[in-house]
Amino acid sequence: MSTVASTQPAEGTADPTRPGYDAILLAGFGGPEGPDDVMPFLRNVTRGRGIPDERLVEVSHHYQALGGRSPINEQNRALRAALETELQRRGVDTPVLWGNRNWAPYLSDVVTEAAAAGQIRLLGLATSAYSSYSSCRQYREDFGRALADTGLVGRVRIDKVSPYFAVRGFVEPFVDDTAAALRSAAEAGLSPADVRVIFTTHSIPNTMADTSGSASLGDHQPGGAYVTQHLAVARTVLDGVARQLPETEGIGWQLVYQSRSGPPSVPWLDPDINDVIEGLAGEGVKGVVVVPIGFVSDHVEVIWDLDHEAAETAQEHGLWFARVPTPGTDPRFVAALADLLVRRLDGSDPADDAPGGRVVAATARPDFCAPACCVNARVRRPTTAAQDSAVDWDGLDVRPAQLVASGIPGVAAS
Ligand SMILES: CC1=C(CCC(=O)O)c2cc3nc(cc4[nH]c(cc5[nH]c(cc1n2)c(C)c5CCC(=O)O)c(CCC(=O)O)c4C)C(CCC(=O)O)=C3C
Ligand SMILES: [Fe+2]
Repeated sequence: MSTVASTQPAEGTADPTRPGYDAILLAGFGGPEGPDDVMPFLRNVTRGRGIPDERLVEVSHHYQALGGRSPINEQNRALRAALETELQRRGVDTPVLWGNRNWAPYLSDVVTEAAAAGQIRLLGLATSAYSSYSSCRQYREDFGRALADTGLVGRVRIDKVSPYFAVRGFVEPFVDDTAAALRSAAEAGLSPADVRVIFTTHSIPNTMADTSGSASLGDHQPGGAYVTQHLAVARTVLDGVARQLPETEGIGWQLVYQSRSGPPSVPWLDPDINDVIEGLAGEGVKGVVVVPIGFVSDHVEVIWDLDHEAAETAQEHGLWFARVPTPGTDPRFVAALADLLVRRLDGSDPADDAPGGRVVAATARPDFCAPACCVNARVRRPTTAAQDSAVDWDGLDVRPAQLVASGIPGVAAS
């Protein structure tokens, strides 16, 4: 008896709904790699979003001033490699792929290549830690589009790791680096009473904030899950800092917003970081520590809007200024993401004191987003990885059997 070698997949291996994953899909924002990429990139980002042209021209100057490129792709390449290394260290050989929403390598291309290589069960991980249309559902729409545009509906499944703002490995780097910034302030002669801690995140339209998260999880108060989650992270960071530096207990702080881009007639979350810095100078505050809890890497929104603009505002008003780094590839952050991935790969839960253990008191997010989570107020687009994703495919030329075969939840029994 001899076994005949075969190139055919084993019985059933072409079924993307089998438990388990063939690859992790790190989903990034994307950014331009050279001056000629800047305008096409900005058009990709804002397509159909009602952002005025003047704003695009203004933002293009930020990118051009930085050499026409964003560091974000390099940062995501580094995160991809670090995640794969960390998984291998744990004996997990699942590969980590990387694709972007708004620039090459595009998710659609990466998913096409993956499917050709037999990777048909993908676990998505967004470079965005919070709940809102922009920071969660839009990534699920990009997964849906990657299936729809490539004809892979029914042949590939893409799930998604839930927003991870609450895990220890995301929060701890901010704690240590905020404490370090407050120590520098003290060395510069500033007492905690002279300093304000300013937590900053991306502004989004008020309506987007109010509908962030899910009504069924109790998220829909004004500001929604987006604001609630950021406030909870800010408080957790302050508690951690006060444990290291007891003299900072009760230090003045607030949550502010940056990078607003809609027309002035549309209300977005405020106050703006620059207005706040100016106001604090008027109140006699002497220094600010800016903590960008809304972001996972030091990309253009961080290095331009904070290290250039906000720093300049502080300087103009004579304020001492420090900007804390984002987690980037901090080993604690990478370990936390690996914990969350492994939890989905083998069902194990990270211990409370593990990097991926929860430290922030806020509503836990389900693995599959709750019905109508972080709705798209403008149009219905196909999504994956929500309990009711199937309704997002209504009106598209896709048979329910294909949705079932792609593991898209919420297909009504007929
Ligand atoms: C919540 C949120 C995050 C955090 C979550 C996440 O990371 O996903 C984020 C991240 C980022 N935003 C980025 C860049 C841009 N965002 C824009 C526009 C917008 N962002 C929005 C929200 C968010 N954005 C919104 C509601 C708009 C209006 C248009 C729309 O409704 O969609 C525009 C258009 C021009 C302008 O600024 O007006 C640009 C260029 C980059 C890349 C930086 C780099 O290249 O290094 C990153 C990581
Ligand atoms: Fe943005």
